Amino acid sequence: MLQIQEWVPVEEARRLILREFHPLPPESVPLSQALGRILAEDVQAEVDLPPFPNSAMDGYAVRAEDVRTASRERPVRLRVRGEAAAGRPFPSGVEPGTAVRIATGALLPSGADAVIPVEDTDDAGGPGRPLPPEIAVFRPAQPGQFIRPAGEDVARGTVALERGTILTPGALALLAALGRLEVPVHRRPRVAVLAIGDELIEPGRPLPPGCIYETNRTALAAQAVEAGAEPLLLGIARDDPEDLQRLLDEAAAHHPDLILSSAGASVGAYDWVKEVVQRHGELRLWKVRIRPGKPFAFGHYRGIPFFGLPGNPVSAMITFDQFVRPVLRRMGGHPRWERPRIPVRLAEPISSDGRETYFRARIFYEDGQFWARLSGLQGSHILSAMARANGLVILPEGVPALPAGATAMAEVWVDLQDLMSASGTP
Ligand SMILES: Nc1nc2c(c(=O)[nH]1)N[C@H]1C(S)=C(S)[C@@H](COP(=O)(O)OP(=O)(O)OC[C@H]3O[C@@H](n4cnc5c(N)ncnc54)[C@H](O)[C@@H]3O)O[C@H]1N2
Ligand code: MOO
Ligand SMILES: [Mg+2]
Repeated sequence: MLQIQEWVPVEEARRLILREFHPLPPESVPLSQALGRILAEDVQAEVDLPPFPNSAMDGYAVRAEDVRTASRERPVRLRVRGEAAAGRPFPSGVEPGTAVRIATGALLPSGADAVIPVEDTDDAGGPGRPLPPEIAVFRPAQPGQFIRPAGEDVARGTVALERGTILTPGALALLAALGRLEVPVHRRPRVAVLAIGDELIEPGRPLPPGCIYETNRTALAAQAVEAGAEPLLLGIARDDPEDLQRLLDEAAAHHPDLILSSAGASVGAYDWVKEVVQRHGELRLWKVRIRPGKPFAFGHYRGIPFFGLPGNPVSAMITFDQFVRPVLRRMGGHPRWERPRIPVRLAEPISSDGRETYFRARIFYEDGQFWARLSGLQGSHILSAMARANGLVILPEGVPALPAGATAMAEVWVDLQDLMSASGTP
């Protein structure tokens, strides 16, 4: 059995945890359910896109050679042999001295090598017009003009989308254009979320004295969804080792990819997590040099990766964000699992107790730079500051304080572009 590592720096904890996780195997999902999922395999085009040469304009398919001398003053007249509509190809070719009326997207008839837009002819355009016996062309055409060649978008046999691509609406449209119904994506991790505590009451019920509403499952399940995972909500265990084991066993019976608990992780008389997990598993890490979130634990329970998050609601969310979110994103096949950090100027001073500290902050853009102001009190029970925050400012271990005006690194949870366009103090 490996020894528990205690009082580990944040970066080292993250590294020790992340190395245990890899992208989950592919599963095939319908395109309608694939938005935001990560492509697990290269997708090869089995057809050309466009599948056939077609017109980019409503007009006439011609031989460029025939209209070489066309001008407004001396139009070239062509006999109209028929029509190519979208989905209804013209059955034969374009002979010298003739044209075929063509719609945008219609297959280019053989013999034609250019399309003249209707505006460059004496055809007035518009729906329901009978086919004219002949047209006058007012402009010459370059060979290839207004023709969309087969395979111009994606050539058959080439890789249309690479493994690791995030399936955006555009990527899904491309897959549909290739005729795909389904797409191989990394399976989404399933995360069992349980709570622990005699004081915890389900929201919606009356609150007995000394009790509070249970919030961590709501927060952690939402964070799991944001990280691309599927949460599996379990119950609330009492502050009792047998009841905690019962709920952990119930979680394990669902065969999730991870089990997450919150609370009972510290050194109190009712903090059973460490002991109970070790009955049927092991802990690799316990206590990280992070604030908030110090009592964080990581290990395995009945062979399933287990994260014992601290009970304080902000500590649970920050340790999820820093240690669980990257794991879930990596398992989901995301190419980048950690949040990028940007430099911000501090609108007020910050200080820590020596642990790497994550301040809940409002990041804003003013005078051409990003600034950060604390979003409220920084206690690990203060949910209002968490609710108002749009990011975290990080004070690394070994930097006890920074004055107002200093630069610190921050993780921003919203689009930077949005912040820049809403320039000003929040
Ligand atoms: N003597 C020491 N005491 C504490 C230490 C320490 O090092 N020495 N660490 C403190 C730190 S830091 C944290 S963080 C907390 C972590 O405590 P636990 O993980 O043991 O959690 P609990 O004691 O069970 O609960 C703490 C707090 O959080 C509330 N809570 C718990 N679960 C939920 C939930 N699902 N929804 C809402 N609120 C929840 C609980 O009511 C407590 O107020 O320990 C410090 N103590
Ligand atoms: O480090 Mo504990 O997470 O609240 O205050
Ligand atoms: Mg405790």
